[in-house]
Amino acid sequence: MEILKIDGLNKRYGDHAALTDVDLVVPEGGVFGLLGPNGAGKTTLIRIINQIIDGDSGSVYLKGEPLSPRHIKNIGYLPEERGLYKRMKVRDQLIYFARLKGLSGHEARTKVGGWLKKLDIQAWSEKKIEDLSKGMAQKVQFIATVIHDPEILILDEPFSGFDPVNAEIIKNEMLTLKEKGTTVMLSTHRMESVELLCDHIAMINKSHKVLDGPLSQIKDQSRSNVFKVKFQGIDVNLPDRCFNSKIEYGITSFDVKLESASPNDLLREMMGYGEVVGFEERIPTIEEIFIQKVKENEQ
Ligand SMILES: Nc1ncnc2c1ncn2[C@@H]1O[C@H](COP(=O)(O)OP(=O)(O)OP(=O)(O)O)[C@@H](O)[C@H]1O
Repeated sequence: MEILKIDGLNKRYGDHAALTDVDLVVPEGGVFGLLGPNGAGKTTLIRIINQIIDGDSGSVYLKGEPLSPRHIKNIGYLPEERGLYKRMKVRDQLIYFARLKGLSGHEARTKVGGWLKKLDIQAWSEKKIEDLSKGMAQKVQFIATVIHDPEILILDEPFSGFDPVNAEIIKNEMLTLKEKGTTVMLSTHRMESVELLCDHIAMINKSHKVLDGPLSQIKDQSRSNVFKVKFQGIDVNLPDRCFNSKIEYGITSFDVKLESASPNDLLREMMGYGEVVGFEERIPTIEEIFIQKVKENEQ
């Protein structure tokens, strides 16, 4: 079942197309990565889903229903540009946001207390936002995003501004919410996070969707039968069809295409050239797939 469905979405800013005929299906549960270079149209799409701006044409459905203001409580949105009231105290502010999302006073106080404890910022609850460090304020904003238990959580660059320890805390909270059934839509330029966290990805480039599918399927389709081979020593006579050769720490490594041989045949052939200390298929990283897609669109 899908939680979000987008049909033929278009948005222009004057002469500039920010989204062109974008279709997208976000499956329920799991982490959905929304990727694309700067200016591709990701934030525009996220803002339309959050009903901050309208599309020019096309439709958005949440759990099969045309998107409407009553769906705002189903969504939690952490924008890239964070927005908190600087003069307001942490706890008061979180209770205020929780009430805005429809929680009763009692529910709001209980949930806010629980989250402050969970993210270890209880000691800061009576401080004003302007007195917090950037990372601390980010944690408060994260709590404000999830306080109403949204069914879909949209996170725009959620790890920026966090040190590695706090980024890990936020990542783990995100994964816990996913385990509980929350659908997470993650927009980020950090490809290693995409690789680690996403079950499904879509990529937008110059307002068009250029890639969409389960991460494992996309990676599988991008396999090019290239193997990375490593030899002990630095004076290995490589066959001509080897490329990307490198020498590091007394090890020679290079890539070679499988062509019609089987991996075993290739390995046997390579053993004829010297002492093989590494042999593995080179599966493109999401970063490589991303760069390739952007280049294809430039041609
Ligand atoms: N309010 C606006 N008025 C005019 N142009 C806009 C407006 N908002 C966005 N744009 C333009 O629309 C395009 C898409 O912008 P958008 O912010 O959606 O990209 P993005 O993929 O989120 O980029 P980034 O990764 O840099 O955040 C860009 O060329 C941007 O300059």
